[in-house]
Amino acid sequence: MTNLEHLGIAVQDLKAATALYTSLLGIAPYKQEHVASETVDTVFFRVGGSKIELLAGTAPESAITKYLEKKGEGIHHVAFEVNDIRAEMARLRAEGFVLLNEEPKRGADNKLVCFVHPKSAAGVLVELCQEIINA
Ligand SMILES: CC[C@H](C(=O)O)C(=O)SCCNC(=O)CCNC(=O)[C@H](O)C(C)(C)COP(=O)(O)OP(=O)(O)OC[C@H]1O[C@@H](n2cnc3c(N)ncnc32)[C@H](O)[C@@H]1OP(=O)(O)O
Ligand SMILES: [Co+2]
Repeated sequence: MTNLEHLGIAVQDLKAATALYTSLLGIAPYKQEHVASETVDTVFFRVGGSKIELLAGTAPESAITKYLEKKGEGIHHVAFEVNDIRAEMARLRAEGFVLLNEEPKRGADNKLVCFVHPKSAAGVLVELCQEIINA
């Protein structure tokens, strides 16, 4: 794991939360992106070497929609950058962590991602992110 890639925050109203975090951070977001595979809309802010990812669900089956129904708005996950996501997944499996993905999948912000079950990580949903280098 090379650095804290982003902090994922689940929000009910993405437009309102984007205005709030623009005011809070004093900077504008650098991108908004829909991730169909996760049925989420995301907004990203750069904060130093890390990012804030605001997430809103776009369907009832969205993990974010379900999370909001149960827990309300707040920190949803922490994401770490890795150089080789498949090697990290193998290492974590060997160490007994429960992964939520058989294979990495395409996430937001040009990344390959996977998730570690919160039960394996002291109650924190952990995401691994590897930059997709376009050949
Ligand atoms: C990929 C695009 C983007 C990116 O950055 O690239 C994203 O980050 S997308 C983010 C949204 N997608 C995901 O979160 C995918 C992975 N998540 C899941 O597979 C589920 O949400 C899962 C398995 C974490 C929870 O599933 P579900 O809600 O159906 O199960 P439960 O509600 O029964 O939860 C089981 C257990 O886990 C606790 N829980 C659930 N969510 C979280 C969380 N975000 N952080 C910490 N703990 C969480 C929940 O409270 C249950 O615990 P219990 O003690 O039994 O109450
Ligand atoms: Co994320």
